[in-house]
Amino acid sequence: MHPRDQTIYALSSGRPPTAIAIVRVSGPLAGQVLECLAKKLPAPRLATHVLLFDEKLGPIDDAVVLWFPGPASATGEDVAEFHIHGGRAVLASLFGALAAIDGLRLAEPGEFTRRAFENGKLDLTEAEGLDDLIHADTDRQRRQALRQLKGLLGDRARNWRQQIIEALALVEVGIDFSDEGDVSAELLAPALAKASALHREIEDALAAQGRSERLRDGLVVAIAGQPNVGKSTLMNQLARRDVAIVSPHAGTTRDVIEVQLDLDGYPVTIIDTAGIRETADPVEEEGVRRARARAAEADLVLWLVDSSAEASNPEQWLTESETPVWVIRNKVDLVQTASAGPDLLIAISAERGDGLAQLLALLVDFAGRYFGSGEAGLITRERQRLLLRSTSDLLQHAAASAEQGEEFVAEDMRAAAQQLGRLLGRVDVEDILDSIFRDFCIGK
Ligand SMILES: Nc1nc2c(c(=O)[nH]1)N(C=O)[C@@H](CNc1ccc(C(=O)N[C@@H](CCC(=O)O)C(=O)O)cc1)CN2
Ligand SMILES: Nc1nc2c(ncn2[C@@H]2O[C@H](COP(=O)(O)OP(=O)(O)OP(=O)(O)O)[C@@H](O)[C@H]2O)c(=O)[nH]1
Ligand SMILES: [Mg+2]
Repeated sequence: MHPRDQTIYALSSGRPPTAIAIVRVSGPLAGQVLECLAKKLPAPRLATHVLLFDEKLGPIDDAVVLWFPGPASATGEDVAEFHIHGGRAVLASLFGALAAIDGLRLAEPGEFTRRAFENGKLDLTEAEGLDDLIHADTDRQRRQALRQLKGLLGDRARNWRQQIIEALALVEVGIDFSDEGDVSAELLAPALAKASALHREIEDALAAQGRSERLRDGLVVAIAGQPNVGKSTLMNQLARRDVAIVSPHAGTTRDVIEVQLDLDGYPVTIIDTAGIRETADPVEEEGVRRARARAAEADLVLWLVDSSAEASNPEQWLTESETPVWVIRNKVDLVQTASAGPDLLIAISAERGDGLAQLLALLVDFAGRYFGSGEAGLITRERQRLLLRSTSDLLQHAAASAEQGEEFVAEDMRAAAQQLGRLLGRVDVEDILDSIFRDFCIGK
């Protein structure tokens, strides 16, 4: 039997133990599995309370089951769902019963979604949106992913592709009438006008794309500075928990420590780094090397200085990079007059909390500019951007090709439509699909 025709099953909910666990089964045997373990097929799409019982194993669990006969199911195949108590032994017992049924096997990561895709329930951009939705940590990421799952990009791309195919049809009819120059020219002109209008539309989408790819990845803010200035103290304040060791001993932090923050819906990773100085200690030296490297790669550096000591100059200590650097004066509680110098952004006390609200507001403001405002995000991945870029370029090229002949125009248009086909997953080689679905969760 081809692996595609096998019936697959997986735990679709979190790591046990959980209050309830959902085990999904998809494929031709899903109905038989239900009949076998729940004694009879429940009414379609209605939650049904049953005792799961296996001939050999005896009772498995007091459960709720659902039956979605295909093709009106999430995968397009027959689907059975077992909502069971999420204990390890309960799961092991149900999995044991499922594994013993001939023709059933565990699903690969993303295999349910892949089947939904192959059965036309989702296009590739929608599948990508689904993966992003599962991994969304913040509200803005969730909204962006949900829009893509609901076909915002896919519908646009389908519409563009349809229009290109219509324009292509005109050119091809023109080619058939090429002995009658007038007719063919009359057909070519509107086709080229359509191509150029579409080119502009896709350019607009590419330009308005803003920072949606960034929203997927998040913003990285590195806290850097000389030893003992209070970097780890600030890190703990921003994280609201003790993630980093704080001590009066200079050179405390060695490894890079990361925390994920939800800053007003923006995904932000804050990293705490080793204090940067010349040192003879090889372990600390490695910490300093990492601190410099991570600060150079970050999207923003918070360079902390100690108010009670002479302020260090970040340029002297950081590796040169494009990363913006904010100089922040810490430990203002130790000095009488906390005058902010020209290049000092704000003064804070990481220990007492002074100025932290102001710093957070500045960070939210920075994130707003970094991610771009509004909900325009149509293109969320490099894959999508590159395919739209080449579609747009081919449409532009079609106009230039008119001088060489209609066949060349048709060729450009055909290639443009094919790029959109790739975007939607209609035209593609197996290994690209493999690489996309491999990153999904098991049970999805
Ligand atoms: N229990 C459970 N909850 C879940 C899912 C699931 O599979 N099971 N989902 C899984 O991802 C998500 C919901 N998505 C779903 C998508 C399509 C269909 C479905 O049955 N579609 C049919 C029928 C049309 C309809 O009425 O929705 C279809 O598309 O033909 C169900 C759930 C989130 N919650
Ligand atoms: N008075 C005062 N002390 C602070 C403040 N912030 C941090 N400290 C103290 O400064 C010392 C160093 O703090 P850390 O947060 O460990 O400094 P660090 O920059 O991470 O140091 P390294 O990891 O060694 O580079 C600790 O004793 C903190 O309690 C502050 O705002 N005011
Ligand atoms: Mg530290």
